[in-house]
Amino acid sequence: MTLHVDNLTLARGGVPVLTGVSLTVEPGQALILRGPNGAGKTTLLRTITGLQPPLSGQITGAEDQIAYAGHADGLKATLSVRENLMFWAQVFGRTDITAALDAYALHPLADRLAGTLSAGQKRRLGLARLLVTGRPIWILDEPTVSLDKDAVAQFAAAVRAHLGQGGSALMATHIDLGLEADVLDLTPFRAHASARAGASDEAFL
Ligand SMILES: Nc1ncnc2c1ncn2[C@@H]1O[C@H](COP(=O)(O)OP(=O)(O)OP(=O)(O)O)[C@@H](O)[C@H]1O
Repeated sequence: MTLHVDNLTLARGGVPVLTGVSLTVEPGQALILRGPNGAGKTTLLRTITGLQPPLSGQITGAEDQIAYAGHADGLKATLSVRENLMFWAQVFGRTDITAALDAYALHPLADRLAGTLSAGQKRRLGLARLLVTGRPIWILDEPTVSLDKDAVAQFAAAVRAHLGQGGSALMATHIDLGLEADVLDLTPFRAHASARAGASDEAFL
């Protein structure tokens, strides 16, 4: 499934952040969003994922296709690593979590409560969730935060394998993952500075 974003204008707190963003992500393709802090990368990813509506523009190819890993890991602290993965697999009508445990070397942690994991271990589990969804389009917001060198390599390998199976990935990241990926700099699409001042959006604080 190809993801198309056409002429999107986005707001945060009711104030335009990006205008006129268009992009396409084909099966097998990774696209990396770049831009300085506050440019609107998270807002764009949230909008494509369906967590907030755009002000205008079209998104096609996203419905029931997306697995999203945002800033929060989305874990249940009182469930074990294995139970967390089983939970998410069941949400997506699946049962096999072996590949997810393998990809992020989670077998030794499988019976630990998620709430007792370190920040990097939680992030590994949060990313492993993507593998149990069976969804083809991964939307990833700063996926490597808290990861050590080995875990970054695990993540890059998981993305590479996903692309090799016809999946795709759209991600915001400031680091070089060594992936063959296209890059979209959002700087030219930033809304005019005067339009961005003074907003707040309590629903998302
Ligand atoms: N809850 C909110 N209410 C109002 N404005 C917000 C809210 N969250 C973010 N913003 C503003 O929206 C703009 C875009 O923020 P966004 O988080 O999308 O940027 P980003 O490119 O992901 O930044 P970073 O690289 O720091 O993660 C920024 O000006 C930010 O201050």
